Amino acid sequence: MNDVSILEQARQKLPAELAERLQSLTAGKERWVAVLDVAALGGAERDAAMGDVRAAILSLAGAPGDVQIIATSERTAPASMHKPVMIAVGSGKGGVGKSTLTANLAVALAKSGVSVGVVDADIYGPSQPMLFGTTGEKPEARDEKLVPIASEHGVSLLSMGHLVAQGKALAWRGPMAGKALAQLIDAHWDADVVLVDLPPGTGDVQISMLQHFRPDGAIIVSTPQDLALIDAVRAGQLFDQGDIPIIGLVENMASYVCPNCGEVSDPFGSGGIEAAAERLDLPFLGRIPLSIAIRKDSDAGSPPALGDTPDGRAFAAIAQKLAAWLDKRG
Ligand SMILES: Nc1ncnc2c1ncn2[C@@H]1O[C@H](COP(=O)(O)OP(=O)(O)OP(=O)(O)O)[C@@H](O)[C@H]1O
Repeated sequence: MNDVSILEQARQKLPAELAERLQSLTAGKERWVAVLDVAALGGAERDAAMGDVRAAILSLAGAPGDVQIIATSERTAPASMHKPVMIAVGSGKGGVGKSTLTANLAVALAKSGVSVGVVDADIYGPSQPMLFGTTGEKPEARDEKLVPIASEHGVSLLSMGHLVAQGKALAWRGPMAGKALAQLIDAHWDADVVLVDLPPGTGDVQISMLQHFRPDGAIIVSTPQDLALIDAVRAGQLFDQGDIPIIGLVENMASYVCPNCGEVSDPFGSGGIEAAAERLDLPFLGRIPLSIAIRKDSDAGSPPALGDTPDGRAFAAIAQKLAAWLDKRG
């Protein structure tokens, strides 16, 4: 069954006003994801609309046991008119959790009703397809532009990993990487916000990419280790050079809570990024714990931000600060 036919079937089960509000319905492996326009509905009306849509979808033949309804408060403009707010997520060095943060911030924002896309610009190790469970899928092109892939977590996605085989782009120089990134950015985005997972570091490739796509803001992630911290500060200078507003710093792999005894320890130290933010007069957006569940869920293509767990809530808290920044920007 294709996505158009399930969308039509679901609409037929709904009153016309509600059918019109149901914007998309995507069949994922484990669950279906619906996007519902709730503009101008009060709290109770909105809950009732979401309940009716959920019931209609679950009554369809072939529906899974679970359906996620994403409420958006704006009717989606045609792709050609749409210019999403672009936010870069960078880090001074690799392996600090930049991709994990990008994916989970996107999911947490989508859960709160924002329509979100992710561009995976990390040519050294594109990991968003794995994080979103879309490995091996290829984006289609329309009018010579790519159409982002809809993941089953309510976030659409384009990755360097969709354009080149793993490891092939490693030798790219800055301008080539910038050109490839332009294809991912200048695509048929149907989202209000697009988070861009940059390659780690502060070299030529990153500078060229930033010059090409001029993000509206940047988030820098680091672990509390001193070395990573120094690198994160350097990444901050990279954005400063390009005059790109820094939305704030995030500390990843902070305190570890032992899943057996509950004891809290700080294997990489703690609080360093918050102190650095204060020193640099930058906002501190929050910390994500070092958690085995984050790694396991990420490897399994099920972003932890989907769940109402301490890990999920840590991502949601940072997403709220990002949403506040977006609101302020207007
Ligand atoms: N808070 C965390 N707790 C436990 N594991 C984590 C956490 N954050 C990230 N990881 C794990 O650390 C590894 C590196 O994370 P990730 O790929 O997000 O880093 P990155 O900075 O994007 O790396 P790269 O530079 O290679 O792209 C992954 O296996 C990921 O699952």
